[in-house]
Amino acid sequence: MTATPEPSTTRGLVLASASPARLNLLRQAGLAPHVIVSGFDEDTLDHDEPAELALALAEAKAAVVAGLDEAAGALVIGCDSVLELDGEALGKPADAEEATARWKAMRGRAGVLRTGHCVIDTATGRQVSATASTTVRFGEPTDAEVAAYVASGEPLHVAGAFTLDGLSAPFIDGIDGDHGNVIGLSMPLLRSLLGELGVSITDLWA
Ligand SMILES: Nc1nc2c(ncn2[C@H]2C[C@H](O)[C@@H](COP(=O)(O)OP(=O)(O)OP(=O)(O)O)O2)c(=O)[nH]1
Repeated sequence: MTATPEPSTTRGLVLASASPARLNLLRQAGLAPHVIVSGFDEDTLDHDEPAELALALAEAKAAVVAGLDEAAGALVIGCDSVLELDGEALGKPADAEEATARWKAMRGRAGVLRTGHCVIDTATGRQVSATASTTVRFGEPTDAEVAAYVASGEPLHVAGAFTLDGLSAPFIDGIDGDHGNVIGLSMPLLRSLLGELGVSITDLWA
């Protein structure tokens, strides 16, 4: 007699982000989220404190997707990353000129990468959110190296105009804190937020 299979306990998981970096971080950790891009206009929110801005944007992105029928019953994750330098929240640079100016301002200094995280359990309506922070110590690329990096186009697509795991890796001297948080999503923070919702991250392994 064959045993009746246990009903799957795997909850639906939705990543409310267009970020390939975030999707990769989740997949590398054994999760297989559906991606539903929020399309939220980030210019509609403003907060003096970078950490608060990142949190508010993460909550707004998660809320847009959690309201969609296709996310019904799922756990929805929203994130937003900004680099805090001199008290300013720096997202993606507008153009090559801004990316160049950013690097000339941040090289040889330290900034804080703030990533807001929000998880909404659409089955219960419960929402948890928090911001994780990682100090990033920038190296001192030469003007020629900055020009070559900007010409690659990469800095235009990432918050803070740099990547820890991409072309600008040689220009990052070190970090203090979670590395995934710099890339776009802190897995230890996600585990903690899911725990607040009564969900073990291991139950979400694909
Ligand atoms: N691979 C990589 N990507 C990074 C790094 N730092 C920032 N990023 C990327 C991750 C996100 O795609 C982007 C941060 O911008 P946002 O938080 O606004 O997310 P994005 O606009 O990409 O998508 P979303 O608004 O969530 O749909 O920058 C890094 O060190 N490595």
